[in-house]
Amino acid sequence: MAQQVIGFVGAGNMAASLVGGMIAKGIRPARIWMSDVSEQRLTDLARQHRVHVTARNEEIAERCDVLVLAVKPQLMAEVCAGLKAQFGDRTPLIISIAAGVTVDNLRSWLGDVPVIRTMPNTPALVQAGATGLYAGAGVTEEHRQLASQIMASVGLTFWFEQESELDAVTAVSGSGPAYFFLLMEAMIEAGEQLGLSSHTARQLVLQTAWGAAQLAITSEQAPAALREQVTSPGGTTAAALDVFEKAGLRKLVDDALTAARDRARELAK
Ligand SMILES: NC(=O)C1=CN([C@@H]2O[C@H](COP(=O)(O)OP(=O)(O)OC[C@H]3O[C@@H](n4cnc5c(N)ncnc54)[C@H](O)[C@@H]3O)[C@@H](O)[C@H]2O)C=CC1
Ligand SMILES: O=C(O)[C@@H]1CCC=N1
Repeated sequence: MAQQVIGFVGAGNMAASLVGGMIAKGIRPARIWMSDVSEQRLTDLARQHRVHVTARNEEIAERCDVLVLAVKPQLMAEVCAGLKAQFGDRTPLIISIAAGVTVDNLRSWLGDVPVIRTMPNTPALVQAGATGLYAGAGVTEEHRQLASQIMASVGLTFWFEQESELDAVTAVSGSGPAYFFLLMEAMIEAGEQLGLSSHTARQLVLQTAWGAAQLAITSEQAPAALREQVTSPGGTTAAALDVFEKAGLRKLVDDALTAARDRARELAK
């Protein structure tokens, strides 16, 4: 990744997950800048990761070769206006991680700069992220490699040819960790209701989630086959799965992901 200086505009949850993962992977903190409106947030991140911080987004635009835009989609237009003024003759690579915000949106706010739209997820913090990427106009092979290297340092990367596919990626893997966390929460609560201590319920649920994911990733068999191997005919798993199926879990999941995809589309407007 040569020695490009990488700046994050917006130092919230997702930016911090990316930076934590990048540093753990060996990218020098001295090459990373972060800006935010929250001084406290910046102080905490500087202490934790030893990165450079600034309360001025403009400083990121002045200093960095790659700008990772990591503010909320609703703030992006305003933030981009402030950045554009600092570019001068330079054309830094822009990597957006914002849900819904399109390459056309970004180029209308930033001018004729190379833009790569991405959708990472918070497991980036532990190098177990999944990131979808889409290259807009003016993006060179070198830019693609740079974005790939940044995102690959925190997990798997997937390039897409159609920008609209990133809205589906947002619904599946961008928001996806929250769905699994919700299921973990519900299983821990149910375990407590069944008489387990809260500590034990939590440990059992987390180890089971981790074990199931590891098994599914390393096995050549599909999740459906792995599920069947747990399910003895007339047994306990069948009793539980019957409750899920009768309550329409599959349709619920389909509806939920469609709602996330539709929300991503709305955010572009
Ligand atoms: N949280 C997640 O799991 C994921 C989030 N994203 C995207 O990442 C972006 C950020 O989301 P989160 O990190 O979840 O939000 P967040 O609210 O944790 O972070 C946003 C940060 O931007 C800062 N900020 C607000 N106004 C600013 C300004 N004018 N200049 C600089 N910084 C400013 C806030 O103080 C905050 O620290 C969003 O666009 C979201 O769509 C993408 C993938 C996953
Ligand atoms: O909830 C959101 O809008 C962001 C995008 C994907 C995950 N978090």
